Amino acid sequence: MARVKQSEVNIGMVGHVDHGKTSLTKQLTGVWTDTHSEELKRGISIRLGYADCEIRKCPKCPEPEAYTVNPVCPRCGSKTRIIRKVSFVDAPGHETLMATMLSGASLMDGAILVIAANEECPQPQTKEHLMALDALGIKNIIIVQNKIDLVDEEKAKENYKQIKEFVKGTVAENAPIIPVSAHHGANIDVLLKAIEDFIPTPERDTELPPRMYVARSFDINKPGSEIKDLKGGVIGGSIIQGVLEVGKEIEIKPGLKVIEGNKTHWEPIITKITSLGVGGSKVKKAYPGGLVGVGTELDPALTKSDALSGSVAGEPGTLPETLDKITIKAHLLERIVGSKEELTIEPLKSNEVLMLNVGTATTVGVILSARNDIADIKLKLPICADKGDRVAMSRRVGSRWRLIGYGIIQ
Ligand SMILES: Nc1nc2c(ncn2[C@@H]2O[C@H](COP(=O)(O)OP(=O)(O)OP(=O)(O)O)[C@@H](O)[C@H]2O)c(=O)[nH]1
Repeated sequence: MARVKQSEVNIGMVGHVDHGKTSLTKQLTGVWTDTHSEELKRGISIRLGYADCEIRKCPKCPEPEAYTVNPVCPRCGSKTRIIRKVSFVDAPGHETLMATMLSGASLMDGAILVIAANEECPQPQTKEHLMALDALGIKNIIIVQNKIDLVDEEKAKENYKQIKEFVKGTVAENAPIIPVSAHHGANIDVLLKAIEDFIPTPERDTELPPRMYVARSFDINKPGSEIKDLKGGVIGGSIIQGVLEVGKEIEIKPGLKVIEGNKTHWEPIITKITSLGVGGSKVKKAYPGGLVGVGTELDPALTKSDALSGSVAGEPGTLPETLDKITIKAHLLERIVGSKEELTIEPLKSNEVLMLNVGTATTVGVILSARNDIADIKLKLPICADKGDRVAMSRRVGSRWRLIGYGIIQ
């Protein structure tokens, strides 16, 4: 089996609906990430999409023109050399899909915030996504001022000023702002250079026991699925530490719900890795970064329809505990930012219901008690998480879940 170069880093594509995340991903990778029939019909992204890109450099052209995704330099025809392979995680921008955006954010090492130049800035999910990056501790951010082809110079400058004003005092205050036309492929070289300069590959400890956040799970390999030619029940996601290897056992938690009389508990699943896929090729070992598909000995009925998404997989005996109750130290935002009218965020209250995102898991919890910034929460679906992990918290406002801040598991 040939050693396939794997993506080293996951870069989120975030921003308001229709600002051009999927178009920009396509421009950088050649992959249109909206592939499910419902997504094509509605013209919006619903699930997380992954797409790989090789950042390349021409040995002859000056910077930034030297940066390209093509094996041959479009300017001088020289053979380009690969600098880094990166994966884009395309998150949905629609306000009803914040849970998916938040599960995606847990996989991101950095992010591109896409803002359309032909609309007032900020739009509701431009703000909510930036708050989510902040809440989840994602600091390496690039701002793309997209659809630059649709505005004149004056409008572009005005929009630039609005962006600058909007990011003042946020985690993106010093982020570069790059004008781009995803549609026409304009300024992509400058963006690629910015990715190299501002979103470095995080240091990974491959000696640690392997651990993966499961983002998807499948029963069959549909044509067009990201995970090809793997057998058995397949799980897909990103490795956050260590190395997965064909032939080794893995444990998946929380696992299966077991009902005995009127009591229920969750039993971890143990299985064997039968195959591994990265970037459309089969490999013997898989490393952190990019989408990794794991073929297992599991009955595909167990992995059908994303049944195991939100789980944690890794070396048996090394995973965190499965928790059905957590205590968190809460950090609340000042205002709810995802809707047109911005509401002040009231303190957490006993008996209130929150949506919680931890890693790729989404669950609902009822607050048992809240005193100052500490809250005890009973979870409807358990999670596999460690002390110190971040939990994104959303509160129901009208008919939507709105991000209100984050908590740290105590
Ligand atoms: N003129 C112009 N149109 C663009 C550009 N980028 C995207 N569009 C158009 O804007 C619309 C939305 O683009 P998408 O890429 O689907 O937007 P998105 O942000 O991925 O949308 P969601 O994933 O559903 O949130 C499409 O009609 C694109 O063709 C651009 O640079 N210029």
